[in-house]
Amino acid sequence: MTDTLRIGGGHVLRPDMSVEEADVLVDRVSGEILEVGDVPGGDATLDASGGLVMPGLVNAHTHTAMTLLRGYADDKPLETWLREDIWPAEGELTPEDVRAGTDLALLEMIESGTTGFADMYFHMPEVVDAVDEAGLRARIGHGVVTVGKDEDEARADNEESLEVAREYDGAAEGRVSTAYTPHSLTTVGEEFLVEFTEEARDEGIPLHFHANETEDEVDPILAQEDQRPLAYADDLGMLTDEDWVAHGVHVDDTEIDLLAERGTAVVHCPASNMKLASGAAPVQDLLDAGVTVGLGTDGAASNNDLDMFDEMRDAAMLGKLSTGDASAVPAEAVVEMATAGSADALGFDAGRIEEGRKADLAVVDFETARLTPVHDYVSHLAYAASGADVRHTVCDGQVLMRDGEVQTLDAEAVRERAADHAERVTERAG
Ligand SMILES: CSC[C@H]1O[C@@H](n2cnc3c(O)ncnc32)[C@H](O)[C@@H]1O
Ligand SMILES: [Zn+2]
Repeated sequence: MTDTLRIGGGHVLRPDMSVEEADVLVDRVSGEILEVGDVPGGDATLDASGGLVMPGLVNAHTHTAMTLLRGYADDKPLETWLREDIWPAEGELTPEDVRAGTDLALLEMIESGTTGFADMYFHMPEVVDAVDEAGLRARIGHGVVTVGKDEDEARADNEESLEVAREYDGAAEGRVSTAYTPHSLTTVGEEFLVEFTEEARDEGIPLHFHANETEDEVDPILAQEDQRPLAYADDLGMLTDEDWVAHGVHVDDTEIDLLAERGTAVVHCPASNMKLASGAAPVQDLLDAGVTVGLGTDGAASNNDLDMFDEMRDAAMLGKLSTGDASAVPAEAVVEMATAGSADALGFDAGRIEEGRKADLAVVDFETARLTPVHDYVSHLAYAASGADVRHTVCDGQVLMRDGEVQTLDAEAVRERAADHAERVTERAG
């Protein structure tokens, strides 16, 4: 027996970036798209008139509970920001804080049409519970840092990452999947990267890590290993077509070719890269080389929001500015990066509106001043729309937001609790 949801009366964005007048019929039991076209009926309906049904946005690199640190420390470069402000504050985070910050992040995501994300953080059981209740799709990992830790602590951190990956893969009725997530090539010791990557491989667990984000991260690897960072990562077995790296700002042509050969995806985080003055990733070169490129916000403390519409616009603008080529990173490319590219990077069977795919969808209301007139829907998604234009959000066939009202979270309570936890964390951090 099927139990269907019809999202009808609007336009639909298809995988080839064409737009047609159509309805989308969803099976609420399997969570899959049944049909796209002129579809009558449906056991339940969502009104898409005056709107565009698009794949739900996928934020392929973030640290969700960093919403608690939004605006806590700004206007510093990465290394200084992490060491002076962020890591001391994170040292104070309790599981309850992480739950409150994650709930706030998930609320912001649902409100702005994001249906899936990747999270690298701590206290992951709380994150899994939050994802389960909010109804989103996520690939999660316990982030590992071994610098400054003794051998036993460092080993325990890596073991926790693998344990989390084993325990929670398939949680939340299959909406949660996992990864082994060493923070970066410079913050986790080589002996641990080798040992735990091999264990992850044996168990089919993919890898996600920050790579080539700043020159300060590239230079020590060049000096110590006489190798580019991604060649070094490849020698450690860290680049396969299941894995995805965040940033890839300072990659040279040999590294771009290596990523393409290995099938490893790169998640571009333009707002974070601009705010921390890390640099501009060679996104058009990555795309031209055939690398899968996704899009991510990074944490809310270096962005400072989780709005993937902002991220699309930033990606397109930065792609042009950094190359001096206005045709670089066009609208279609950034919309594809934020949907199919990110979904492919994370191994989600989503990101495209076609029969049989997961019904992870957003309906954008085009009947607003900033989206009038409509010469080109895709142009508006990339350059003019905002998360505030999202009318409905659907994940796995379930309605998470209807007419701007989030159904799975009590928005006011989530905001109040997060503000309260944020205040207490920053007080403790001093
Ligand atoms: C070990 S959990 C993840 C860890 O990453 C930190 N982080 C946040 N933003 C960035 C970034 O842009 N580059 C590197 N690390 C980042 C976060 O604060 C957590 O400590
Ligand atoms: Zn990050």
